[in-house]
Amino acid sequence: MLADWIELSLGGTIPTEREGRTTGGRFLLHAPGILELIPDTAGKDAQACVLSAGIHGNETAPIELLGNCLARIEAGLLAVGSPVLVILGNLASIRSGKRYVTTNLNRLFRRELDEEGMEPERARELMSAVDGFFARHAQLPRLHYDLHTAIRDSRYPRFVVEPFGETPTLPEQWAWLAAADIQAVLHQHRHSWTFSHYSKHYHQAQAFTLELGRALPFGHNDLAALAPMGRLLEELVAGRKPAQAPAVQMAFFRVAHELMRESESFRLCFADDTPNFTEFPPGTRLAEDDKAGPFIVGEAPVSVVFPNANVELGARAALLATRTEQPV
Ligand SMILES: O=C(O)CCC(=O)N[C@@H](CCC(=O)O)C(=O)O
Ligand SMILES: [Zn+2]
Repeated sequence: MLADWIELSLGGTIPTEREGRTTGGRFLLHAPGILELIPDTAGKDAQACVLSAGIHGNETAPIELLGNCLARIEAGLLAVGSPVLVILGNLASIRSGKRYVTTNLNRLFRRELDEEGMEPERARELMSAVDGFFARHAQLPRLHYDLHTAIRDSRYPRFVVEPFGETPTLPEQWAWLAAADIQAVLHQHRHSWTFSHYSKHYHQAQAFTLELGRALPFGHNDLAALAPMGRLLEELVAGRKPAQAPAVQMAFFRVAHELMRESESFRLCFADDTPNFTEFPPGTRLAEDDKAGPFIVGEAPVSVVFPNANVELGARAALLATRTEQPV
């Protein structure tokens, strides 16, 4: 069943087996696209792990990566040693290969959410699934990796966004991420109501949004480049201590400013295919908006991340980051 779970979930089939045995433990299907793995005996380094993918429907590599992991469990090659909540975020948008159907799911993870519609309903379902999971495994350290891919190329093809929050990131996280071949870290400067921020803010989890290359359709992803990340996910599932590498091999950035789309007229003044982390010198005009006016780079150069002029009105159109020497 585990090996077919993603296909069944995307096909809209509700599996007849809602729970069952698997290598090292058992599985439970909580709801469409929400699967829990429970070890018979937790490993020495077990953590309560939330591994999510497909929060944006066109970001398929992380779904394939999780699919490989589940297939290895089913084949008896990997034993479950940590409780793991596996989540396929936006099933309807994965089916249609679109980032979202009506609104960006990854801006809706807050408890006071009052919006209605498919994505807000799904955000509520996912928040409640995460709340229940962390409550059931309250004795273990908490971790959430929300796996994504980016719209455009990047000077650092694999990077993580560290959500803003009170809970400090443990040094071991940097060492694990470096060993998983993550090349850069972007520290958020304020609350962002993303899925990883939810787990950090409300559950004090170690949590990140991971950007694992460029968004491509199913079957077109270079999973070889993600082999070290695949190993990290497997070590977490197995409840083993992950491999470590020096954090200094990653480049650290912090967000200095968010460009928001305030009117229909908003436009970015650089090419659409500009790679993430491209640096612009002081004085560069980066954006124009009839309501907000132009945005011109101030005294320090900035690196642009996630530029997208076509976001909803009032939404983030780019992050502007500056390099820091080490973790913020
Ligand atoms: O490539 C892009 O422009 C977007 C990629 C993406 O979906 N990124 C996440 C980052 C979430 C975060 O800030 O933690 C997003 O925009 O939701
Ligand atoms: Zn995404």
